[in-house]
Amino acid sequence: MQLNDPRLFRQLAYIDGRWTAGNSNRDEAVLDPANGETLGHCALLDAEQITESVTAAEGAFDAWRALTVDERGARLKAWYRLLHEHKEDLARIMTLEQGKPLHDARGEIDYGASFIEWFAEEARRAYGMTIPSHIPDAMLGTVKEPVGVSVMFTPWNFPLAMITRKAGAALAAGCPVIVKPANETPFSALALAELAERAGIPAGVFNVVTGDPATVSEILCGDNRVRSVSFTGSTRVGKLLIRQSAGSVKRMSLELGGNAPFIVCEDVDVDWAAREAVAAKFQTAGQDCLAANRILVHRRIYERFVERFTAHMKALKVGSGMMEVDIGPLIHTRAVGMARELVEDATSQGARLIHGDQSMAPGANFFMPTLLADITPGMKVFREENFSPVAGIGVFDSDEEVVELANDTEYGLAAYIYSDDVRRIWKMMRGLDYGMVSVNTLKMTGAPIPFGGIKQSGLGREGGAQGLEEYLDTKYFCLGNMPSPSGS
Ligand SMILES: NC(=O)c1ccc[n+]([C@@H]2O[C@H](COP(=O)([O-])OP(=O)(O)OC[C@H]3O[C@@H](n4cnc5c(N)ncnc54)[C@H](O)[C@@H]3O)[C@@H](O)[C@H]2O)c1
Ligand SMILES: N[C@@H](CC=O)C(=O)O
Repeated sequence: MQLNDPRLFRQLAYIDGRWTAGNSNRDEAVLDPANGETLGHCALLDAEQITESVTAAEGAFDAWRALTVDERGARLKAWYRLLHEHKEDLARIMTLEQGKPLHDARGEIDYGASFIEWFAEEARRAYGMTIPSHIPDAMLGTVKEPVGVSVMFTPWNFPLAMITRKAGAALAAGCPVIVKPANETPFSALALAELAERAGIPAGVFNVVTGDPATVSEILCGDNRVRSVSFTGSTRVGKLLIRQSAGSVKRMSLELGGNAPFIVCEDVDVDWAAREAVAAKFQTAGQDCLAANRILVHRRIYERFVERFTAHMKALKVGSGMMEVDIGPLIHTRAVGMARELVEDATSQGARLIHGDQSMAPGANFFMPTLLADITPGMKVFREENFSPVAGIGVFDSDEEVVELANDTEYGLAAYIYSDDVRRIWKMMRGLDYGMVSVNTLKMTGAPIPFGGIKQSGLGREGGAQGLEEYLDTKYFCLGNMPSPSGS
């Protein structure tokens, strides 16, 4: 891999400050999704090595938590600056392993770095409280304590920001971290470890383990010393991690699948809303938990919306993320098969295939942007998180009907409303069973906001003051026999 700083391309795991090969040199190839070529290899650690990462993190905990919040913050800010200094290399690594266009990868480095800086600051406000006492001559209150060794399983669609959103909070709170990146995209995580070391984050505090996901999760979730598990990925795997962690009752933070409705009311500028919907649908080639999964449009503007949506999506350029494109490859060929299935299922049930000629795809992992109109709740494209560049548009007649349609899913991550009517917006926003509702804008995320879902989209929040709380325990204290001139 051609980088300005070749030491950022690491192929070994990082445990206790040491670059670690798999025992017997076991490893696995990592492929460039744009062309199927091998980019490098990552170590397949065995059970003993994965357990060593917990021992290392546990060993580093006391010294890390004992630092002042400013001392931890100084190291985190050095890490943040290094991410910016090496942005071009990090973006190149990300595009090569994930496939997203280089300009999107650069955006993710900025986004990912912002969590580190933000939590370095926010940890200063991890306040406890005093409580007016109901017990004579007692002093009551709370202090915050770091939860302890924190494990993070992160996905391939955002190989860097999903790590920093979790690890920034945990490290700032005083917790040591073990990251298990997706096997498809380990190199961004390992580059982060290289930069963490340069930033002065001590050995054992930030570890990256690589290996078979099922083995790693079984060991880490089953280890009593691990006190918190955070995961971003599918609801199926999230449920598995809950089951694996139940025996030791760990803190769980889960950012799982979504099935985002994108509601377009009849009072908006149709062309603008269609442009926004195209951007909301095709970000990260549709492989995004915030992607507009079901675009629901009022009947009065429906046909015009479909026409404008088609016009805007036709302008999207598809190709290798290293070129000037809007949409890169999907992560693997299996994902292409899943996209094809969605289209077949919907058209067999009466959806109109408006656009999407797969003979134009520039490679085996590419799927051309596709539009299905007239989607209905019985279709997979309506019910499942589709994670592909297949857009589905359906029609509605009233505000009540669209809220009911939008809520008819086990998911509850993000929803979009496009309307000019403030009362209608307020009523819909309150009625939507989602953790996040974005009104007349696509841009809703960022370090200061509580990102997360309800129902089967997850548990807990990432980012914001709430994101720090995920890594803090509240300890109540009662100091008895403390006479004072005031009663409580
Ligand atoms: N919410 C998100 O950001 C997000 C990210 C990635 C994938 N997904 C979901 O995953 C679906 C398709 O992706 P996939 O085929 O890679 O899905 P998957 O469920 O097989 O895997 C998702 C991720 O979980 C990891 N994983 C798998 N088994 C694991 C285990 N036992 N322990 C720990 N981690 C494990 C994988 O390494 C991968 O990174 C999508 O439809 C989407 O719902 C969601
Ligand atoms: N797009 C999300 C990540 C989920 O896929 C984000 O903005 O954080």
